[in-house]
Amino acid sequence: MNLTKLFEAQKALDERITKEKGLHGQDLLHKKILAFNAELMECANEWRGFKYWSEDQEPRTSFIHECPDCVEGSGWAYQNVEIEGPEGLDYHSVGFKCPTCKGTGGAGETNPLLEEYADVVHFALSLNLYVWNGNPGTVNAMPRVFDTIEQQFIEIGGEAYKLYENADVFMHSGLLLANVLGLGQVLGFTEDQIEAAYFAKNRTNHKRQATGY
Ligand SMILES: O=c1ccn([C@H]2C[C@H](O)[C@@H](COP(=O)(O)OP(=O)(O)OP(=O)(O)O)O2)c(=O)[nH]1
Repeated sequence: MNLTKLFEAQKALDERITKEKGLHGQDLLHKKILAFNAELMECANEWRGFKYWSEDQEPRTSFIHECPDCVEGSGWAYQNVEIEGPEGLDYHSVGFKCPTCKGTGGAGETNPLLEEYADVVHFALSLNLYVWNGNPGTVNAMPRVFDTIEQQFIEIGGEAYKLYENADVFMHSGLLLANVLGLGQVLGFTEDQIEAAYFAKNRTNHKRQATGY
């Protein structure tokens, strides 16, 4: 994985957010750790494999979006038309194949697990940059994998807690990133998938800043 490219993109995004939200000089460590943990747990929730009480432990890797322009994803849209009849003007609702989705009812597929993982990668990089004072200190991080996916999530949280404790933050920020890369691997994502999802969300994050999110 070309972490240098990802770090550059993350640095540009973080600097933009800091500037546009007027955060320069503020201590953001606790907020970033909490944001990281929140995204990590959202990712765990989409993975679902720890939900031993449920019949449904399948990862959420596919979500078909409903077309916004047709009725309940049916592929049909309706238009009111005026028809001149024997008793004057009459109004009818006329159905036609939805032009937006061409009658399929769908508006594309996304991968919720991968999208949440891309948010985890964002905050892992962001935390690294923060700890290393804006320098991408751990570009050589390699995926670190634990015995089970449950452990993988817990170990990642453990590294975030080390940053909160201010315990050897240079080492633990690197381990946090290594564990996050390992998570991508054990969730079954390829490097190409991860990079593509990261840059797609990075663009969305820039757009959100531009539109006053
Ligand atoms: O300093 C920052 C702050 C945020 N982000 C990114 C990480 C993540 O990709 C996104 C925040 O997560 P999300 O998109 O889930 O935002 P939210 O506000 O939690 O979403 P929602 O409004 O859906 O709850 O912003 C950064 O990269 N650097």
